[in-house]
Amino acid sequence: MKSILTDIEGTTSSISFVKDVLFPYARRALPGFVATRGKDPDVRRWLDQVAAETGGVCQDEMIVETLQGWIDQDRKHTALKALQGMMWKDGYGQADFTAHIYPDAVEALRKWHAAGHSISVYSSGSVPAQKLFFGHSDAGDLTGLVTDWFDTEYGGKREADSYRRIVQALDVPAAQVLFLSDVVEELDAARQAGLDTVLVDRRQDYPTPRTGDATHGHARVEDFSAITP
Ligand SMILES: CSCCC(=O)C(=O)COP(=O)(O)O
Ligand SMILES: [Mg+2]
Repeated sequence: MKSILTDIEGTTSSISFVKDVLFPYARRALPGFVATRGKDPDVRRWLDQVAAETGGVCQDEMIVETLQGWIDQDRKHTALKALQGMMWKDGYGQADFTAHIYPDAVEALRKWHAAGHSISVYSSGSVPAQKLFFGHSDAGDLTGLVTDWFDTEYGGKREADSYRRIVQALDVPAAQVLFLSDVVEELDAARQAGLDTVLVDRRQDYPTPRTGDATHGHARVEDFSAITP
């Protein structure tokens, strides 16, 4: 029985929701968030990490500007991702938005869960952000479908060792895990670690189909209905 490991942005959910709703929300919220929560140790530890890594950026205003720049560049930095998750908590809590999830993904995840497949998530978004995302999705609370959550604390998504660590945590043979992603470099890394892979190539997110050499030899589908784990 295959274990499913899925990416979020571009795979279960649209890239546009993340780029056009979540990221701008966090960008706008950052100055007020740092001003009001900056002394909270759970927040401070990440701000201090940003300051240390950017050498000389020590005033909170400068840290905010650095983080806003990282949002604009779509940096997958663990500190940024942790802070974004904390800010999105308010947005979900106030019902400012719900998280986009493709209906075909909801249907497949429900079907696979009912059939006994274990389902895990691996995203650059922090684990708390992933839980908020699935907990406040367009289709309601889907957290009950997911047994394990992995973020960049396990390593970058384009590094084979990250998948080796995840498989160890799942305690199943690598070949028993099916990784779903919209990014071929992530699939390459997962395949290198021995996982089975599927490229999710959605027209809404990628107007030009990625076929032939562009798939890097990974199985390719246009939505979850075509996946048979
Ligand atoms: C689950 S939080 C929102 C997504 C996010 O911040 C992100 O960077 C998405 O990266 P992914 O690895 O899911 O493509
Ligand atoms: Mg993705």
